[in-house]
Amino acid sequence: MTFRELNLKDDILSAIEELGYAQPMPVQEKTIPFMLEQTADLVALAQTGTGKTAAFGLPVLNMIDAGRKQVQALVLAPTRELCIQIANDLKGYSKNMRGMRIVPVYGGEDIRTQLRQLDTAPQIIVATPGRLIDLIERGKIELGAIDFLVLDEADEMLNMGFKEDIETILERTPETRRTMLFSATMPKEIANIAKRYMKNYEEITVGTKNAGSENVEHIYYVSQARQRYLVLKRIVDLNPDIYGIVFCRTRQETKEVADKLMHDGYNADALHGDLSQAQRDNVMQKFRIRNIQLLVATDVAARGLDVSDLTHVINYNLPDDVEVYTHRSGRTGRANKKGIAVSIIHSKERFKIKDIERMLRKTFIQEQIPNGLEVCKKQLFYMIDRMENVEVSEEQIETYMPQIMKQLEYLSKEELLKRFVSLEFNRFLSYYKNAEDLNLPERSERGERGERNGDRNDRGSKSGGKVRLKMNVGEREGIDPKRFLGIINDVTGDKSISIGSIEVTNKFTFFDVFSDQVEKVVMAFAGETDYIVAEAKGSKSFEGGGSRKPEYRARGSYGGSRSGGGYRGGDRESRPAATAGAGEKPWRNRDLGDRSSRPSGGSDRRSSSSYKGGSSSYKKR
Ligand SMILES: Nc1ncnc2c1ncn2[C@@H]1O[C@H](COP(=O)(O)OP(=O)(O)OP(=O)(O)O)[C@@H](O)[C@H]1O
Repeated sequence: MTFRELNLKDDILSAIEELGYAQPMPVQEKTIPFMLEQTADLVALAQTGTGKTAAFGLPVLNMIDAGRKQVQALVLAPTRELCIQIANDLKGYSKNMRGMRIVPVYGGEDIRTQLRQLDTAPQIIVATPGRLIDLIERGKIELGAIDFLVLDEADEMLNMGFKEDIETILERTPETRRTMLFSATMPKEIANIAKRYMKNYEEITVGTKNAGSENVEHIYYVSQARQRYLVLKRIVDLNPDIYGIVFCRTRQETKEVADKLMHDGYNADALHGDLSQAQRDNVMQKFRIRNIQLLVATDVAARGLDVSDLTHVINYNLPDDVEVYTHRSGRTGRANKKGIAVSIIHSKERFKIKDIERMLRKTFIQEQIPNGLEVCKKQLFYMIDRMENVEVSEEQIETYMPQIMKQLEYLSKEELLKRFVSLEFNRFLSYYKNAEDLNLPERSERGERGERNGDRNDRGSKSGGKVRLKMNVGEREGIDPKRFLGIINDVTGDKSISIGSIEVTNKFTFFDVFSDQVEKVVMAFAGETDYIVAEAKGSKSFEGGGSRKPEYRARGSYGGSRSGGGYRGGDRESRPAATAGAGEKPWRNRDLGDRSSRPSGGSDRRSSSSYKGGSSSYKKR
């Protein structure tokens, strides 16, 4: 289907073509004809990042009369950031429509600026509820001629205590208006709003109700709660190209984590409600242009944000509500791109992962927290990668070349490389030299699960209808969850087998299988000589293979190394003091990621194996 077939006006079609929208996304395909052809209200539910803004924006723009200087459509959204984002999107879609004016009004900004913009007689207002009421009471906004009312992220507006405000606003709009409600999740409150404020409404659901984005894979790390911050740093260091949001529960925690990250030299900043509007705008602006690599945010501040190409969403803490998890993880994997949602949990939170898995209908993969060596390797190859691809400004460097050549002529190529690499890499190595293992000790982890099931004799082997199995290969054979799932696939050839949480230790891989599928798995491996699978009995030694001893034959299927992304430069760690001379060579700092002038993203971001490589295919077997 094309946008043209949806009967949109030419000046809208030309604008979306310029924006690069080749064809409508599924929610748009359904809502646009409905809005243009029917008269009922609408509740539209679609996964995060699937184009809901255009799904209401395009038909509303299509139906508004740009020649009529009255407010004809009102979009309500919970936060200022979202208001600005939606207004900008609508301005983009209507940029070829003469006379169409869209004005965002939200709290925290000097009201006079907004009053001036309102003087331009907009047809569409995008507003946060509080400021809108203020402007209505001042007689600056009149909603009596509204034809369309859109409630975006309505559940969040309710969570934020805007219920009364919304009701006041609704009372100011005519009965004849058409109301549209858009959300990624359908909590009870949304259903209640729909019942209460909508007359005859159609519910359009794209995908599975309440499901998470198809494009996001979910992984989690288990550690002690007090080591959360160290785990976060490891994750970030393992993904030198990371560009993401770190979600915290409270403003205070958001500030603390952002401060620590900044102190440790990461390109991070905080976004939360205690900041002034100017500060929030500034942070968002820097984040959007990738001057900030990690945005540490509260749920409220980051709700609905559409920032392109985020690689990761990190849950520093798991949220209490599954819906909140959906909205958080949906900041990545948008507009058909892939993304990774990472959660840092402690062992008693495994049940929450199960709840979220059930609700999202997704399998989460448990990964081992990388050790210092893995991080160093990743960073090293990231740096090598960058070195290989860096653009050399021949003209600039030419002047110095004779002198450089002369000074270094006694060094072999190998020596030279070693020295250049060490220049930045030494700091990393020294930081991670004695880095502790942040994973929970294997025994205590499995022990806790066994105890929860009241199954002390068979600790860790069964968990809620699932059986814990064990395979005789682990990290030392180059196994990671992705390779492991590959082996399961190859050997069983049966996609109906679901694999639950996977733990790869040095020698073994532990994994959960539903009890009624255990036999299938064990039997499939019975004829294998390289892999032995048996029920995990809680002992570290391999017991399931009867008289067979595990055989660790190297096989092409699991040999090889984990290729690493790379090295961001000397600013990644809890920064050891800069090495002598760093300040004298600004080109080096810039190229390898100086804190103040980090080439984060933008021009310097290249696709790196770091986040795509390790895990992109874990989710689906
Ligand atoms: N037809 C299309 N083709 C390509 N990209 C599109 C299309 N429609 C929307 N997009 C882009 O997809 C991204 C996500 O859209 P949008 O922000 O509307 O998602 P959403 O469904 O409202 O997400 P959330 O529930 O998280 O708020 C935006 O960057 C938007 O520009």
